[in-house]
Amino acid sequence: MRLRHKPWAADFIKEHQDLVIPDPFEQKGKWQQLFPKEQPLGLEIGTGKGQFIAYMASHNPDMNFIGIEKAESIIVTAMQKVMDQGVSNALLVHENAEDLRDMFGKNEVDTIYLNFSDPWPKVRHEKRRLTYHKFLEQYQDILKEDGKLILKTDNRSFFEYSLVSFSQYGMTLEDVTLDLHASGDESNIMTEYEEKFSSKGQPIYRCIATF
Ligand SMILES: C[S@@+](CC[C@H](N)C(=O)[O-])C[C@H]1O[C@@H](n2cnc3c(N)ncnc32)[C@H](O)[C@@H]1O
Repeated sequence: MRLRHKPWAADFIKEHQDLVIPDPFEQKGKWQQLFPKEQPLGLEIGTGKGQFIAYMASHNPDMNFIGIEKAESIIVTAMQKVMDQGVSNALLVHENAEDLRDMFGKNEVDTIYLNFSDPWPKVRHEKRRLTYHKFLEQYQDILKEDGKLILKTDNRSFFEYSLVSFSQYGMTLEDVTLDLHASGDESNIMTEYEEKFSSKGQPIYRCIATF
């Protein structure tokens, strides 16, 4: 994603500490206290400009959502999208998701969403892929026993790599689709990247997996 410097972004984030949680590591094990209601928690890693989390929150008022985004100039757009939806069941975190166990307690999360994660195609960057086995260990710890990991991507190589990584880790692939938009799933909420790639005619791959 192209990063445009936004000199106002740091102040904007600081002014909205009710939305972008300033001390996310302090919230480990008690995220639910920050929401009006305790209800299943969805976590999106690499939220980007926030279309997915904003719409998921407005379409699923019986869930809470947290979006993590490391880029300052991008998270501000996600903030605006969440504010435009007027929802109170979505929060954002401005951090690099390295070890999620520092931020979330055991079994604290119900669903993890990996939407169009950076594919890191070079073999020497494998460890950075969000479906590398070291990340799967973290997801397993913070997810509830029946928690789901939902991956969507346009990148066939990254998708294949991820399916192999899930299988080698011993995960169960509950649903695999090679063309999500042709599958008739009307509950699907599109992300910015999903709109961009599907408008070019590219198929969207999705896998729902459990540990
Ligand atoms: C390719 S974009 C996809 C954005 C969005 N999910 C979508 O589908 O439109 C990936 C995003 O993930 C963010 N990102 C990548 N690795 C991250 C990490 N370790 N922690 C937090 N954000 C990350 C990037 O800054 C970027 O905004």
